[in-house]
Amino acid sequence: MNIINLQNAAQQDITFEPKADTISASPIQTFIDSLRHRLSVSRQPKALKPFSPGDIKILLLENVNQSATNIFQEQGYQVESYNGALTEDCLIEKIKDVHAIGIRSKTKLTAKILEHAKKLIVIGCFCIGTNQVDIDYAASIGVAVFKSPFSNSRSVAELVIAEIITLARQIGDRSIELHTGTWNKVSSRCWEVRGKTLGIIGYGHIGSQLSVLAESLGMHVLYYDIVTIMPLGTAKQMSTLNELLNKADFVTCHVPATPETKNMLSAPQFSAMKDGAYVINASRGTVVDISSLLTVMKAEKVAGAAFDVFPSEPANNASGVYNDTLNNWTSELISLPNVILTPHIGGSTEEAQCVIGNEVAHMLSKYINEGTSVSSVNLPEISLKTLALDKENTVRILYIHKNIPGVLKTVNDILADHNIDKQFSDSRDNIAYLMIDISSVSQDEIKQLYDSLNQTNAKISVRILY
Ligand SMILES: NC(=O)c1ccc[n+]([C@@H]2O[C@H](COP(=O)([O-])OP(=O)(O)OC[C@H]3O[C@@H](n4cnc5c(N)ncnc54)[C@H](O)[C@@H]3O)[C@@H](O)[C@H]2O)c1
Ligand SMILES: O=C(O)[C@H](O)COP(=O)(O)O
Repeated sequence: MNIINLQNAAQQDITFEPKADTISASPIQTFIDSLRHRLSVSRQPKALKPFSPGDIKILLLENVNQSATNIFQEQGYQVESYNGALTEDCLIEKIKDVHAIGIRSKTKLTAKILEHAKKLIVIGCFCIGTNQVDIDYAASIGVAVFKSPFSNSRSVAELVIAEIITLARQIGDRSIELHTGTWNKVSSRCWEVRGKTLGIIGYGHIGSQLSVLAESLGMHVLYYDIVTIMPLGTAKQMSTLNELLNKADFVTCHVPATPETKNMLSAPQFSAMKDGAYVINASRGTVVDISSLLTVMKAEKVAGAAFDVFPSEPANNASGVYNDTLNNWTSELISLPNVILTPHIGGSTEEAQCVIGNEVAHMLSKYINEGTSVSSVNLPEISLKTLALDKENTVRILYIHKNIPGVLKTVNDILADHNIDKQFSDSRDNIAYLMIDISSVSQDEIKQLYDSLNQTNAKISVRILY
Protein backbone atom coordinates (compact mmCIF):
# COMPACT_ATOMS: atom_id res chain seq x y z
CA MET A 1 0.00 0.00 0.00
CA ASN A 2 1.08 3.48 -0.78
CA ILE A 3 1.77 4.79 2.73
CA ILE A 4 1.97 8.53 3.25
CA ASN A 5 3.90 10.07 6.11
CA LEU A 6 3.40 13.54 7.41
CA GLN A 7 5.93 13.74 10.16
CA ASN A 8 6.42 16.49 12.62
CA ALA A 9 9.40 17.35 14.74
CA ALA A 10 10.43 13.70 15.01
CA GLN A 11 8.37 13.47 18.15
CA GLN A 12 6.14 10.94 16.48
CA ASP A 13 5.18 9.53 13.14
CA ILE A 14 1.73 10.19 11.82
CA THR A 15 0.91 7.66 9.17
CA PHE A 16 -1.61 8.71 6.61
CA GLU A 17 -3.65 6.92 4.05
CA PRO A 18 -2.96 7.18 0.33
CA LYS A 19 -3.46 10.35 -1.61
CA ALA A 20 -7.10 11.24 -1.44
CA ASP A 21 -8.99 13.95 -3.24
CA THR A 22 -12.19 13.63 -1.27
CA ILE A 23 -14.30 16.63 -0.41
CA SER A 24 -16.85 15.78 2.23
CA ALA A 25 -18.86 17.30 5.02
CA SER A 26 -19.17 14.47 7.52
CA PRO A 27 -16.96 11.70 8.94
CA ILE A 28 -19.21 9.05 7.36
CA GLN A 29 -19.01 10.75 3.98
CA THR A 30 -15.23 11.04 4.40
CA PHE A 31 -15.03 7.32 5.06
CA ILE A 32 -17.20 6.41 2.07
CA ASP A 33 -15.22 8.73 -0.18
CA SER A 34 -11.95 7.36 1.07
CA LEU A 35 -13.10 3.77 0.38
CA ARG A 36 -14.24 4.81 -3.07
CA HIS A 37 -10.88 6.43 -3.62
CA ARG A 38 -8.95 3.40 -2.49
CA LEU A 39 -10.89 1.17 -4.79
CA SER A 40 -10.36 3.43 -7.74
CA VAL A 41 -6.90 4.69 -6.99
CA SER A 42 -5.30 3.05 -10.00
CA ARG A 43 -7.91 4.63 -12.26
CA GLN A 44 -7.69 8.06 -10.71
CA PRO A 45 -5.28 10.01 -12.86
CA LYS A 46 -4.77 12.86 -10.39
CA ALA A 47 -4.54 13.04 -6.63
CA LEU A 48 -4.99 16.52 -5.22
CA LYS A 49 -3.87 16.05 -1.62
CA PRO A 50 -0.62 14.61 -0.29
CA PHE A 51 -2.24 12.55 2.47
CA SER A 52 -5.56 11.39 3.73
CA PRO A 53 -7.09 14.57 5.11
CA GLY A 54 -9.37 12.69 7.46
CA ASP A 55 -6.44 12.16 9.82
CA ILE A 56 -5.82 15.86 10.34
CA LYS A 57 -7.34 17.18 13.57
CA ILE A 58 -8.19 20.85 13.94
CA LEU A 59 -9.16 22.49 17.24
CA LEU A 60 -11.05 25.78 16.91
CA LEU A 61 -11.60 27.98 19.97
CA GLU A 62 -13.33 31.29 20.73
CA ASN A 63 -16.18 30.97 18.27
CA VAL A 64 -14.06 31.03 15.12
CA ASN A 65 -16.44 31.70 12.24
CA GLN A 66 -18.34 28.87 10.54
CA SER A 67 -16.67 29.82 7.24
CA ALA A 68 -13.42 28.34 8.62
CA THR A 69 -15.11 25.13 9.74
CA ASN A 70 -16.65 24.78 6.29
CA ILE A 71 -13.27 25.09 4.60
CA PHE A 72 -11.63 22.58 6.93
CA GLN A 73 -14.48 20.14 6.45
CA GLU A 74 -14.29 20.56 2.70
CA GLN A 75 -10.67 19.49 3.04
CA GLY A 76 -11.90 16.42 4.93
CA TYR A 77 -10.19 17.38 8.20
CA GLN A 78 -11.69 16.56 11.61
CA VAL A 79 -12.85 19.74 13.34
CA GLU A 80 -13.60 20.24 17.04
CA SER A 81 -14.95 23.69 17.98
CA TYR A 82 -15.59 25.57 21.22
CA ASN A 83 -17.33 28.91 21.69
CA GLY A 84 -14.93 30.28 24.28
CA ALA A 85 -11.29 30.00 25.29
CA LEU A 86 -10.28 26.93 27.37
CA THR A 87 -8.70 26.84 30.80
CA GLU A 88 -4.95 26.25 30.77
CA ASP A 89 -5.29 22.62 31.96
CA CYS A 90 -7.97 21.83 29.42
CA LEU A 91 -5.98 23.48 26.64
CA ILE A 92 -2.88 21.45 27.53
CA GLU A 93 -4.92 18.23 27.25
CA LYS A 94 -6.58 19.20 23.97
CA ILE A 95 -3.49 20.54 22.25
CA LYS A 96 -1.60 17.25 22.66
CA ASP A 97 -3.71 15.59 20.01
CA VAL A 98 -4.18 18.20 17.28
CA HIS A 99 -2.28 19.19 14.15
CA ALA A 100 -3.69 22.71 13.96
CA ILE A 101 -5.30 25.10 16.42
CA GLY A 102 -7.38 28.17 15.60
CA ILE A 103 -7.76 30.89 18.23
CA ARG A 104 -8.71 34.55 18.61
CA SER A 105 -7.37 37.14 21.04
CA LYS A 106 -8.14 35.40 24.36
CA THR A 107 -6.25 32.11 24.10
CA LYS A 108 -2.72 32.41 25.45
CA LEU A 109 -0.45 29.98 23.65
CA THR A 110 2.60 30.20 25.90
CA ALA A 111 5.75 28.08 25.74
CA LYS A 112 4.38 26.11 28.70
CA ILE A 113 1.31 25.12 26.69
CA LEU A 114 3.11 24.63 23.37
CA GLU A 115 5.57 22.20 25.00
CA HIS A 116 2.69 19.73 25.11
CA ALA A 117 1.74 20.22 21.46
CA LYS A 118 3.67 17.25 20.11
CA LYS A 119 1.66 16.86 16.91
CA LEU A 120 1.06 20.56 16.24
CA ILE A 121 2.07 21.81 12.79
CA VAL A 122 0.39 25.20 12.65
CA ILE A 123 -1.43 27.87 14.69
CA GLY A 124 -4.06 30.15 13.15
CA CYS A 125 -4.87 33.45 14.85
CA PHE A 126 -8.32 34.28 13.46
CA CYS A 127 -7.73 37.92 14.38
CA ILE A 128 -5.11 40.64 13.89
CA GLY A 129 -3.13 40.68 17.15
CA THR A 130 -0.64 37.86 17.79
CA ASN A 131 0.59 39.02 21.20
CA GLN A 132 -1.32 36.12 22.80
CA VAL A 133 1.03 33.58 21.14
CA ASP A 134 4.71 32.99 21.91
CA ILE A 135 5.51 33.10 18.20
CA ASP A 136 9.29 32.79 18.69
CA TYR A 137 8.90 29.67 20.79
CA ALA A 138 6.48 28.28 18.20
CA ALA A 139 9.11 28.85 15.47
CA SER A 140 11.78 27.20 17.61
CA ILE A 141 9.72 23.97 17.64
CA GLY A 142 8.83 24.25 13.96
CA VAL A 143 5.23 25.41 14.39
CA ALA A 144 4.09 28.05 11.88
CA VAL A 145 1.80 30.88 12.99
CA PHE A 146 -0.60 32.68 10.65
CA LYS A 147 -2.98 35.58 11.27
CA SER A 148 -5.42 37.77 9.39
CA PRO A 149 -3.49 40.94 8.56
CA PHE A 150 -6.32 43.41 8.03
CA SER A 151 -9.76 41.88 7.59
CA ASN A 152 -11.39 43.48 10.64
CA SER A 153 -9.66 46.88 10.24
CA ARG A 154 -12.71 48.54 8.71
CA SER A 155 -14.96 47.21 11.49
CA VAL A 156 -12.67 48.67 14.16
CA ALA A 157 -12.40 52.00 12.33
CA GLU A 158 -16.21 52.25 12.10
CA LEU A 159 -16.55 51.50 15.83
CA VAL A 160 -14.09 54.28 16.63
CA ILE A 161 -15.99 56.76 14.44
CA ALA A 162 -19.15 55.82 16.35
CA GLU A 163 -17.32 56.36 19.64
CA ILE A 164 -15.96 59.78 18.60
CA ILE A 165 -19.47 61.06 17.89
CA THR A 166 -20.93 59.31 20.93
CA LEU A 167 -18.36 60.94 23.23
CA ALA A 168 -18.70 64.36 21.61
CA ARG A 169 -22.49 64.31 22.06
CA GLN A 170 -22.53 62.39 25.39
CA ILE A 171 -24.93 59.94 23.73
CA GLY A 172 -24.07 57.10 26.12
CA ASP A 173 -25.07 59.08 29.20
CA ARG A 174 -28.27 60.46 27.63
CA SER A 175 -29.29 56.94 26.64
CA ILE A 176 -28.61 55.48 30.10
CA GLU A 177 -30.57 58.37 31.66
CA LEU A 178 -33.61 57.89 29.45
CA HIS A 179 -33.52 54.10 29.96
CA THR A 180 -33.95 54.87 33.64
CA GLY A 181 -36.69 57.46 33.11
CA THR A 182 -34.71 60.73 33.13
CA TRP A 183 -35.28 63.35 30.38
CA ASN A 184 -32.09 65.44 30.37
CA LYS A 185 -31.96 67.63 27.25
CA VAL A 186 -28.59 69.48 27.25
CA SER A 187 -26.24 71.11 24.79
CA SER A 188 -23.55 72.22 27.22
CA ARG A 189 -20.21 70.54 26.34
CA CYS A 190 -21.78 68.69 23.44
CA TRP A 191 -19.93 69.27 20.17
CA GLU A 192 -19.99 68.60 16.45
CA VAL A 193 -16.95 66.62 15.30
CA ARG A 194 -16.62 68.69 12.12
CA GLY A 195 -13.49 70.83 12.34
CA LYS A 196 -12.11 68.98 15.38
CA THR A 197 -8.70 67.31 15.40
CA LEU A 198 -8.28 63.56 15.64
CA GLY A 199 -4.89 62.29 16.88
CA ILE A 200 -4.21 58.71 15.77
CA ILE A 201 -1.44 56.80 17.56
CA GLY A 202 -0.34 53.99 15.23
CA TYR A 203 -1.07 54.67 11.54
CA GLY A 204 -1.27 51.06 10.35
CA HIS A 205 -4.22 49.25 8.82
CA ILE A 206 -6.77 50.52 11.33
CA GLY A 207 -5.26 53.97 11.97
CA SER A 208 -5.06 54.82 8.27
CA GLN A 209 -8.58 53.51 7.53
CA LEU A 210 -9.87 55.63 10.40
CA SER A 211 -8.01 58.64 9.00
CA VAL A 212 -9.98 58.46 5.75
CA LEU A 213 -13.34 58.07 7.52
CA ALA A 214 -12.60 60.93 9.94
CA GLU A 215 -11.67 63.32 7.14
CA SER A 216 -14.93 62.52 5.40
CA LEU A 217 -16.66 63.87 8.54
CA GLY A 218 -14.69 67.11 8.25
CA MET A 219 -12.14 66.29 10.96
CA HIS A 220 -8.45 67.24 10.78
CA VAL A 221 -6.19 64.21 11.23
CA LEU A 222 -2.77 64.07 12.88
CA TYR A 223 -0.94 60.82 13.51
CA TYR A 224 2.10 59.50 15.30
CA ASP A 225 3.91 56.30 14.34
CA ILE A 226 7.40 54.91 14.92
CA VAL A 227 7.85 54.54 11.19
CA THR A 228 7.39 57.18 8.53
CA ILE A 229 4.14 56.46 6.73
CA MET A 230 2.60 58.18 3.72
CA PRO A 231 -0.32 60.33 4.88
CA LEU A 232 -3.74 59.70 3.39
CA GLY A 233 -5.84 62.71 2.40
CA THR A 234 -4.61 65.78 4.24
CA ALA A 235 -3.49 63.93 7.39
CA LYS A 236 -0.15 64.98 8.89
CA GLN A 237 2.44 62.82 10.64
CA MET A 238 3.74 64.28 13.92
CA SER A 239 7.38 63.74 14.82
CA THR A 240 6.67 63.19 18.52
CA LEU A 241 3.80 61.77 20.51
CA ASN A 242 3.68 64.94 22.62
CA GLU A 243 3.16 67.09 19.55
CA LEU A 244 0.08 65.03 18.70
CA LEU A 245 -1.20 65.11 22.29
CA ASN A 246 -0.84 68.89 22.45
CA LYS A 247 -3.01 69.40 19.37
CA ALA A 248 -5.65 66.65 19.30
CA ASP A 249 -9.24 66.93 20.54
CA PHE A 250 -9.64 63.16 20.29
CA VAL A 251 -6.75 60.75 20.91
CA THR A 252 -7.16 57.17 19.71
CA CYS A 253 -4.72 54.26 20.06
CA HIS A 254 -4.05 51.72 17.27
CA VAL A 255 -0.71 50.20 18.20
CA PRO A 256 0.09 46.53 18.93
CA ALA A 257 0.76 45.26 22.46
CA THR A 258 4.55 45.46 22.82
CA PRO A 259 6.86 46.37 25.71
CA GLU A 260 7.18 49.86 24.13
CA THR A 261 3.42 50.47 23.98
CA LYS A 262 2.73 49.36 27.56
CA ASN A 263 1.13 52.33 29.37
CA MET A 264 1.93 54.49 26.37
CA LEU A 265 -0.79 56.85 27.61
CA SER A 266 -0.16 57.48 31.29
CA ALA A 267 0.03 60.51 33.63
CA PRO A 268 2.68 62.54 31.67
CA GLN A 269 0.86 61.98 28.36
CA PHE A 270 -2.53 62.91 29.83
CA SER A 271 -1.10 66.13 31.18
CA ALA A 272 0.28 66.92 27.69
CA MET A 273 -3.23 66.67 26.24
CA LYS A 274 -5.57 69.61 25.61
CA ASP A 275 -8.10 70.32 28.34
CA GLY A 276 -11.39 68.60 27.56
CA ALA A 277 -9.88 66.09 25.13
CA TYR A 278 -11.24 62.54 24.74
CA VAL A 279 -9.35 59.22 24.88
CA ILE A 280 -10.22 56.08 22.91
CA ASN A 281 -8.55 52.69 23.15
CA ALA A 282 -9.56 49.83 20.85
CA SER A 283 -6.06 48.36 20.55
CA ARG A 284 -4.93 46.37 23.59
CA GLY A 285 -5.70 46.83 27.29
CA THR A 286 -2.04 47.31 28.15
CA VAL A 287 -1.70 50.52 26.12
CA VAL A 288 -3.60 52.93 28.40
CA ASP A 289 -2.92 53.26 32.13
CA ILE A 290 -6.50 53.33 33.36
CA SER A 291 -5.78 54.37 36.92
CA SER A 292 -3.96 57.51 35.71
CA LEU A 293 -6.85 58.18 33.34
CA LEU A 294 -9.29 58.04 36.26
CA THR A 295 -7.32 60.79 37.98
CA VAL A 296 -7.43 63.13 34.99
CA MET A 297 -11.09 62.39 34.30
CA LYS A 298 -12.05 63.24 37.87
CA ALA A 299 -10.13 66.52 37.43
CA GLU A 300 -12.15 67.09 34.21
CA LYS A 301 -8.94 67.35 32.22
CA VAL A 302 -10.23 64.53 30.02
CA ALA A 303 -13.89 64.90 29.03
CA GLY A 304 -14.67 61.32 28.14
CA ALA A 305 -13.20 57.95 27.23
CA ALA A 306 -14.10 54.82 25.28
CA PHE A 307 -12.56 51.43 25.96
CA ASP A 308 -13.06 48.31 23.88
CA VAL A 309 -10.11 46.46 25.43
CA PHE A 310 -9.00 45.86 29.02
CA PRO A 311 -5.91 44.63 30.87
CA SER A 312 -7.70 41.36 31.62
CA GLU A 313 -10.78 40.11 29.80
CA PRO A 314 -13.12 37.14 30.44
CA ALA A 315 -12.44 33.98 28.42
CA ASN A 316 -16.00 33.84 27.08
CA ASN A 317 -19.50 35.28 27.51
CA ALA A 318 -20.54 32.52 29.93
CA SER A 319 -17.82 33.42 32.44
CA GLY A 320 -18.27 37.01 31.51
CA VAL A 321 -19.37 39.05 34.49
CA TYR A 322 -16.93 41.87 34.01
CA ASN A 323 -15.36 42.58 37.33
CA ASP A 324 -11.68 42.96 36.93
CA THR A 325 -10.33 41.52 40.14
CA LEU A 326 -6.76 42.35 39.16
CA ASN A 327 -7.51 46.07 39.24
CA ASN A 328 -9.59 48.00 41.68
CA TRP A 329 -10.63 50.71 39.23
CA THR A 330 -13.62 48.94 37.67
CA SER A 331 -16.28 50.45 39.89
CA GLU A 332 -14.73 53.92 39.63
CA LEU A 333 -14.60 53.68 35.86
CA ILE A 334 -18.25 52.75 35.48
CA SER A 335 -19.33 55.50 37.85
CA LEU A 336 -17.74 58.30 35.75
CA PRO A 337 -19.77 60.25 33.20
CA ASN A 338 -19.15 59.92 29.47
CA VAL A 339 -17.31 56.61 29.59
CA ILE A 340 -18.16 54.04 26.91
CA LEU A 341 -17.22 50.44 27.67
CA THR A 342 -17.58 47.68 25.06
CA PRO A 343 -16.55 44.00 25.43
CA HIS A 344 -13.75 43.84 22.82
CA ILE A 345 -16.14 43.98 19.86
CA GLY A 346 -14.00 46.10 17.52
CA GLY A 347 -13.56 43.27 15.02
CA SER A 348 -16.83 41.54 15.82
CA THR A 349 -18.95 42.04 12.73
CA GLU A 350 -20.45 39.37 10.49
CA GLU A 351 -18.43 40.70 7.56
CA ALA A 352 -15.06 40.70 9.32
CA GLN A 353 -15.47 37.33 10.99
CA CYS A 354 -16.60 35.61 7.80
CA VAL A 355 -13.67 36.99 5.78
CA ILE A 356 -11.16 36.17 8.54
CA GLY A 357 -12.52 32.62 8.81
CA ASN A 358 -12.03 32.08 5.08
CA GLU A 359 -8.68 33.77 4.88
CA VAL A 360 -6.93 32.08 7.81
CA ALA A 361 -8.48 28.64 7.12
CA HIS A 362 -7.09 28.80 3.57
CA MET A 363 -3.63 29.74 4.87
CA LEU A 364 -3.66 26.81 7.32
CA SER A 365 -4.90 24.33 4.71
CA LYS A 366 -2.21 25.40 2.27
CA TYR A 367 0.46 25.03 4.93
CA ILE A 368 -0.82 21.60 6.00
CA ASN A 369 -1.28 20.31 2.46
CA GLU A 370 1.67 21.91 0.69
CA GLY A 371 3.98 23.44 3.31
CA THR A 372 3.43 26.96 1.88
CA SER A 373 4.42 29.47 4.58
CA VAL A 374 3.67 32.70 2.68
CA SER A 375 2.20 35.24 5.18
CA SER A 376 3.41 33.31 8.22
CA VAL A 377 4.29 35.68 11.06
CA ASN A 378 7.11 33.56 12.49
CA LEU A 379 8.65 31.39 9.76
CA PRO A 380 10.50 32.32 6.58
CA GLU A 381 7.93 32.75 3.84
CA ILE A 382 8.43 30.13 1.14
CA SER A 383 6.45 28.29 -1.48
CA LEU A 384 7.04 26.17 -4.54
CA LYS A 385 4.69 25.69 -7.44
CA THR A 386 2.07 23.14 -6.42
CA LEU A 387 3.62 19.73 -6.16
CA ALA A 388 3.06 17.50 -9.16
CA LEU A 389 1.44 14.83 -7.06
CA ASP A 390 0.20 12.98 -10.07
CA LYS A 391 3.81 12.50 -11.09
CA GLU A 392 4.85 9.03 -10.06
CA ASN A 393 7.08 8.79 -6.98
CA THR A 394 7.51 12.51 -6.42
CA VAL A 395 7.77 13.67 -2.81
CA ARG A 396 8.00 17.04 -1.11
CA ILE A 397 10.34 17.46 1.85
CA LEU A 398 9.60 20.23 4.36
CA TYR A 399 12.62 20.73 6.56
CA ILE A 400 12.60 23.44 9.24
CA HIS A 401 16.03 23.84 10.74
CA LYS A 402 18.42 25.96 12.77
CA ASN A 403 19.94 28.70 10.66
CA ILE A 404 23.56 27.52 10.85
CA PRO A 405 26.27 26.94 8.22
CA GLY A 406 26.50 23.69 6.29
CA VAL A 407 22.88 22.56 6.46
CA LEU A 408 22.18 22.61 2.72
CA LYS A 409 25.27 20.50 2.06
CA THR A 410 24.20 17.95 4.69
CA VAL A 411 20.68 17.73 3.30
CA ASN A 412 21.76 17.58 -0.32
CA ASP A 413 24.24 14.82 0.50
CA ILE A 414 21.31 12.82 1.88
CA LEU A 415 19.36 13.48 -1.31
CA ALA A 416 22.35 12.91 -3.60
CA ASP A 417 20.91 9.84 -5.35
CA HIS A 418 17.61 11.52 -6.21
CA ASN A 419 16.57 14.00 -8.81
CA ILE A 420 15.89 17.37 -7.16
CA ASP A 421 13.12 18.95 -9.23
CA LYS A 422 12.81 22.14 -7.20
CA GLN A 423 14.41 23.51 -4.05
CA PHE A 424 13.80 26.73 -2.13
CA SER A 425 15.22 27.91 1.16
CA ASP A 426 14.95 31.05 3.24
CA SER A 427 15.79 32.10 6.78
CA ARG A 428 14.37 34.40 9.43
CA ASP A 429 16.63 35.11 12.39
CA ASN A 430 17.63 31.73 13.87
CA ILE A 431 15.18 29.65 11.86
CA ALA A 432 15.42 28.47 8.26
CA TYR A 433 12.93 26.59 6.13
CA LEU A 434 13.85 24.37 3.19
CA MET A 435 11.32 22.99 0.71
CA ILE A 436 12.43 20.39 -1.82
CA ASP A 437 10.54 18.41 -4.45
CA ILE A 438 12.35 15.25 -5.51
CA SER A 439 11.32 12.63 -8.00
CA SER A 440 12.01 8.93 -8.47
CA VAL A 441 11.65 8.04 -4.82
CA SER A 442 10.48 4.56 -3.94
CA GLN A 443 8.36 3.72 -0.90
CA ASP A 444 11.32 2.24 0.98
CA GLU A 445 13.46 5.25 0.23
CA ILE A 446 10.93 7.64 1.73
CA LYS A 447 11.37 6.08 5.15
CA GLN A 448 15.15 6.09 4.79
CA LEU A 449 15.14 9.73 3.75
CA TYR A 450 12.95 10.66 6.67
CA ASP A 451 15.17 8.84 9.15
CA SER A 452 18.35 10.40 7.75
CA LEU A 453 16.92 13.95 7.72
CA ASN A 454 15.59 13.43 11.19
CA GLN A 455 19.05 12.63 12.50
CA THR A 456 20.68 15.80 11.18
CA ASN A 457 21.95 18.18 13.87
CA ALA A 458 20.22 21.27 12.57
CA LYS A 459 16.77 19.71 12.23
CA ILE A 460 13.81 21.28 14.02
CA SER A 461 11.07 19.44 12.15
CA VAL A 462 10.72 17.26 9.08
CA ARG A 463 7.61 16.49 7.08
CA ILE A 464 7.48 14.45 3.93
CA LEU A 465 4.44 14.86 1.73
CA TYR A 466 3.50 12.78 -1.29
N1 LIG B 1 -10.54 46.01 19.35
C1 LIG B 1 -10.42 45.08 18.45
O1 LIG B 1 -11.30 44.24 18.29
C2 LIG B 1 -9.20 45.04 17.60
C3 LIG B 1 -9.31 44.56 16.30
C4 LIG B 1 -8.18 44.53 15.51
C5 LIG B 1 -6.96 44.91 16.02
N2 LIG B 1 -6.88 45.35 17.30
C6 LIG B 1 -5.58 45.79 17.85
O2 LIG B 1 -5.20 46.94 17.12
C7 LIG B 1 -3.80 46.87 16.87
C8 LIG B 1 -3.47 47.65 15.63
O3 LIG B 1 -4.04 47.00 14.51
P1 LIG B 1 -3.57 47.31 13.02
O4 LIG B 1 -4.19 46.28 12.17
O5 LIG B 1 -3.78 48.72 12.68
O6 LIG B 1 -2.02 47.01 13.15
P2 LIG B 1 -0.88 47.47 12.16
O7 LIG B 1 0.27 46.58 12.44
O8 LIG B 1 -1.38 47.57 10.78
O9 LIG B 1 -0.53 48.96 12.66
C9 LIG B 1 0.07 49.23 13.88
C10 LIG B 1 0.88 50.49 13.73
O10 LIG B 1 1.41 50.83 15.00
C11 LIG B 1 2.72 51.32 14.80
N3 LIG B 1 3.47 51.20 16.05
C12 LIG B 1 4.00 50.09 16.62
N4 LIG B 1 4.60 50.41 17.77
C13 LIG B 1 4.46 51.74 17.93
C14 LIG B 1 4.88 52.64 18.93
N5 LIG B 1 5.58 52.24 20.00
N6 LIG B 1 4.57 53.95 18.76
C15 LIG B 1 3.86 54.37 17.67
N7 LIG B 1 3.44 53.55 16.70
C16 LIG B 1 3.73 52.25 16.83
C17 LIG B 1 3.27 50.46 13.69
O11 LIG B 1 4.39 51.05 13.07
C18 LIG B 1 2.06 50.35 12.78
O12 LIG B 1 2.04 51.36 11.80
C19 LIG B 1 -3.53 45.36 16.74
O13 LIG B 1 -2.20 45.05 17.07
C20 LIG B 1 -4.50 44.75 17.71
O14 LIG B 1 -3.86 44.59 18.95
C21 LIG B 1 -7.96 45.42 18.09
O1 LIG C 1 -6.63 41.26 17.32
C1 LIG C 1 -7.76 41.40 16.86
O2 LIG C 1 -8.06 41.14 15.68
C2 LIG C 1 -8.83 41.97 17.73
O3 LIG C 1 -8.39 42.25 18.99
C3 LIG C 1 -10.08 41.17 17.73
O4 LIG C 1 -9.92 40.03 18.53
P1 LIG C 1 -11.09 38.96 18.62
O5 LIG C 1 -11.10 38.21 17.33
O6 LIG C 1 -10.72 38.09 19.78
O7 LIG C 1 -12.38 39.72 18.83
